[in-house]
Amino acid sequence: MALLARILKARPSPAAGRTGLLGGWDAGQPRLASSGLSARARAEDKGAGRPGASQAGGRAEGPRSLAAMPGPRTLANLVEFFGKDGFSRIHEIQQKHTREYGKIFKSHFGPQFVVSVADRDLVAQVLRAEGASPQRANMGSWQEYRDLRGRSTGLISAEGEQWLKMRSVLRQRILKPKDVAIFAGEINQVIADLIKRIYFLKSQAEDGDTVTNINDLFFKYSMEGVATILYESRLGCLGNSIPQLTADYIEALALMFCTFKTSMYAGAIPRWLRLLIPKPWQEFCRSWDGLFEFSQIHVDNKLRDIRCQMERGERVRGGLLTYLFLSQELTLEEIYANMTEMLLAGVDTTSFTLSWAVYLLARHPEVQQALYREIVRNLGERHVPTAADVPKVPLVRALLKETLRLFPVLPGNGRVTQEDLIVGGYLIPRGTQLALCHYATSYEDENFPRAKEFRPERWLRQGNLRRVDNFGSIPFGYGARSCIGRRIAELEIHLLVIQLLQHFEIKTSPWTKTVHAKTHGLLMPGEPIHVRFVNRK
Ligand code: HEM
Repeated sequence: MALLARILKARPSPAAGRTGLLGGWDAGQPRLASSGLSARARAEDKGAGRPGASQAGGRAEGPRSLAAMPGPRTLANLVEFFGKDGFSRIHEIQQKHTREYGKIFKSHFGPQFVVSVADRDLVAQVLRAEGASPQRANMGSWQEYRDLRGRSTGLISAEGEQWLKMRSVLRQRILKPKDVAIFAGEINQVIADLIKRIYFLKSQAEDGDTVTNINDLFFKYSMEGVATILYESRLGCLGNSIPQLTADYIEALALMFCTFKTSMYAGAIPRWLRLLIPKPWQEFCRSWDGLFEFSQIHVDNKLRDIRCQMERGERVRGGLLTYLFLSQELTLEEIYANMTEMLLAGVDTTSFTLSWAVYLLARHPEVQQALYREIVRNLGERHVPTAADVPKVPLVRALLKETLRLFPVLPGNGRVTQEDLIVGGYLIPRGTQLALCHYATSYEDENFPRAKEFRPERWLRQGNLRRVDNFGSIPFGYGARSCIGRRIAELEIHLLVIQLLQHFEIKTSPWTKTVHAKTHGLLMPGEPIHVRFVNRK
């Protein structure tokens, strides 16, 4: 292996600017290195051929400096993002820049400096070499909000020891498939409500089948599903009227994403300028207030229930939240923060993926038919699946992988280098923000033959061959800092797809348009998707 060399130790950590929900490729405010130089200045200052650096990509003359790295000009980039609304096309710009500048290139966003890596093997090398507590992005504005309100960081925003502690507590309960299998019963109850809701919506439709805006339907399902696991209680999202508290939360969540751009500007705007341009920062704080408040109410409700049970001398049993209370490994503030950040991370991600999966099934009846046949053959027409049933229908898993390859919710992920690295022949100084361009690598034919085509079967194991792994598509990230909710999301999606197909044949309707992806914080369907759910019997 070894495109990657560890060179210098124990240097102060500068970091690039604030980034999006989980890092990646946004504009923001740089943190200055203790040297007083920005990561960009430090990065470009460093000359080629640092003594002791190991060779990258077999080049004999030693690593090149970042000054030699190609990339779009700062002004062109600013015009692209701020003038031409590039923030809603981050995925396309990733591909465009990869075509124009190659698989590793640099970009400047004003003071911020980002090195983008759009090569499957280089991404693999960066991620495989990372240390015990990787840093995804500079979460400066998230931290600032938490300091302002006396709140704790959660798993997304925490770093170093604090992150390690919380990760090691949470990973014991939700990281492995067997840990989350116990939630299948609760998820199936939410699915039963969703299916009821679909029958209701169909009954309201002119043609008796079309459900308009499945995006909204799956948003409610995902919110109900993940909250059932996190708070051990139901929210009522799938009823005819949504409880006010939940409606308020949805508004705060929408604000977080709708004001995504402005909240990015909030990070990009120096503090002193907030007096003149206060709105972005105010909205950023307002949406966090709403998200924290919602979580706190649900956490407190559960805590009250548990106290009552204890007072009555009953044995307390429960899920994740109960475990967190009883084990006392996290403080109450840390529990609030983690519940808030996990809910934030677990709703839109799952719901966008479901919308795309159902859209793709409607557009590809032959795939849907194969999937349905496999379900009926291996599970039956009406058997309510458990987690143990999922491996019996490998095409369902393949569908999810292929959906996330074509529409990775996070089109790019991020890492801040914790050591000087040599990547693709360039010396990348410690503290540089890397953007790992999953969207671009997912659409490379050399990584996935006929990459533009929807072909779930590409993910099936052939005979005894080993697992089909591919760093070209890692929608849940990789390694110590990978998505901790992955198994929850998979369970919610696998169980739902099986039951949807047991009940309905999903078809396009005259209203089903070609839907394009748009990056709005996350990669999402650019418009509402309408499909027909035709009863199987
Ligand atoms: C289809 C659904 C989902 C996708 C595609 C997704 C994707 C991701 C990605 C790409 C990351 C960054 C990983 C990395 O940096 O290597 C991440 C992190 C994270 N995700 Fe997910 N996610 C999904 C669902 C969920 C759910 C349901 C939850 C919570 C129940 C969740 C909670 C988190 C958290 C807390 C982190 C931060 C982990 C850390 O920094 O230690 N995600 N997710």
